[in-house]
Amino acid sequence: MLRTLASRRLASKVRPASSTAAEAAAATGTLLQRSLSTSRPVRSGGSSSSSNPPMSFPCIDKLETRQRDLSNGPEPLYEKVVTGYNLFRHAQPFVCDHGGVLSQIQLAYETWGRLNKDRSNVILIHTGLSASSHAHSHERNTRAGWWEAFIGSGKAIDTDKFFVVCTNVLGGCYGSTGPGSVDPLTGQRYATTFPVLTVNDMVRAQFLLLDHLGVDRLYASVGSSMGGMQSLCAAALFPQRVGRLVSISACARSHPYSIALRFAQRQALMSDPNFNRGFYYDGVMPHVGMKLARAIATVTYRSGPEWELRFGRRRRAADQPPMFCADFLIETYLDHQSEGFCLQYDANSLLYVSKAMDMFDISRSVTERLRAQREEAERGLAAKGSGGGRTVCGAASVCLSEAESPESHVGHSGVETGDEIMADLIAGVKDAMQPTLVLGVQSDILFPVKQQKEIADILRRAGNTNVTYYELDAMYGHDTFLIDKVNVGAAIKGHLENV
Ligand SMILES: CC(=O)SCCNC(=O)CCNC(=O)[C@H](O)C(C)(C)COP(=O)(O)OP(=O)(O)OC[C@H]1O[C@@H](n2cnc3c(N)ncnc32)[C@H](O)[C@@H]1OP(=O)(O)O
Ligand SMILES: N[C@@H](CCO)C(=O)O
Repeated sequence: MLRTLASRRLASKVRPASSTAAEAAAATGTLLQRSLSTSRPVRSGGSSSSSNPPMSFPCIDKLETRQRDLSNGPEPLYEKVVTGYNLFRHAQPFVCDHGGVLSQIQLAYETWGRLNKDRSNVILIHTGLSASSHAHSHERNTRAGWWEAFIGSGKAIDTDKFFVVCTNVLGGCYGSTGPGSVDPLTGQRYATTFPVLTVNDMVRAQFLLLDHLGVDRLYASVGSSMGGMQSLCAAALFPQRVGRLVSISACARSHPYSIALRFAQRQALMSDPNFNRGFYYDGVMPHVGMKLARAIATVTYRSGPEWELRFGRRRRAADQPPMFCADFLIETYLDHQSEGFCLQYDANSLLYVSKAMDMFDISRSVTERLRAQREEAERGLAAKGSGGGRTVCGAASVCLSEAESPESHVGHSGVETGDEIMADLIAGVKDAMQPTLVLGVQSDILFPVKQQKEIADILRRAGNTNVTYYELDAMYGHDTFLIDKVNVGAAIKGHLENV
């Protein structure tokens, strides 16, 4: 009888909460052993006349036996990962920067602490790529949130003082409108008919929520990774509505290196035959592609020095012959992290959100170009005379000719000098005069400290005299903001309470 993939995943997670790396590896090893004991005969490449016995491939055996009984319906398990959030519904068309239209949107959000009388104590937390609105536990969802240690009474983001709001981003898969949502016009999930999104779009959606909550001005906008991009964007787009800015391990524009790393992830994901150009919701999800994508991503989220200390060159089973499947502890770790992720997040959200990160550039010319595209699409929508239109202007090239596009020169080597790029970036943040904390981590290869310095630099050169730049010598790489509550937490608390 076929077992569901979900139940297999649950089984694989049964291990003590305090398991060490070695224990975890041993558990993974047990899985592999189990696979080995049921492994199939060699299908090709080996015969009785071979010089040597064939290699064993327990990881391939595992993939080959991974089938799913769909009799209980489609399998987007990610929809059940997060519960207990509030929903904000915006029943008007939402026109995206690249011209696509969502006829209505909803945002999942959660709150902690108390809103004060004049609504001046609101902190908006922006998430990284894959997080939900569940930053901290509460009565309706008692599971620890992704920033559990950072939020609470007396913590870095002190709920005795502040009313804290966190949303799942537009394009996400944990309650907010995203590619897995049903398009009201068709009654089908959007899949890849979902419009291309920008970080600006995500932020504009969040400010609609703030309008709904009656919050005119944030005490602070706080974000890490993509959330840092959003935070910077909020301060630049809505300068009068943001009191303080915290940007952690983010950037003012995505670097080619991080774009390359995300491109590799998307390629791995889209190569999965189950991906089916994004129309997989009624069938088997592209688990294998997602798993590979997350393995690549995990390499970019942590650091070599950390792994040297944690895992060194230790192997799962030192007395066994080498194999191509997970063998070293670092490999079983990557396998574990990516296995855990592949059913907990929607593949299409990964594509849309990571693309929005790639496209992020706070330069004035880019922001103006996006605004022009959006306004063009809004005019098209108004001309249609109804809120039901879907894609007025699906791609930038359709809306504006190359010659009209202020961004068209960016990235064409030799056309723009470094000084011009800087001037454009500085112009992009010219209104962001809020007291600002920019925090970077020296071991971060995805958003290196050079990019953190760039954020601080453009803000200062734009005239912001209250920019604190803080560089952490932590070993956890990009994900330090999720782990190092002592140092990251202290920097945030200091900025929120002492400036
Ligand atoms: C806010 C945002 O932007 S994203 C939201 C948060 N992100 C996530 O939850 C994504 C997945 N999780 C992670 O990336 C990490 O767990 C973090 C960053 C949240 C925390 O990092 P750490 O505390 O260092 O945990 P670590 O990376 O060691 O992961 C622990 C897991 O790896 C397992 N593990 C550790 N070493 C090994 C190994 N050698 N082999 C196999 N498994 C291993 C542990 O058993 C544990 O498993 P479990 O989570 O199933 O209990
Ligand atoms: N590891 C985090 C940060 C990525 O930018 C995530 O998965 O969202």
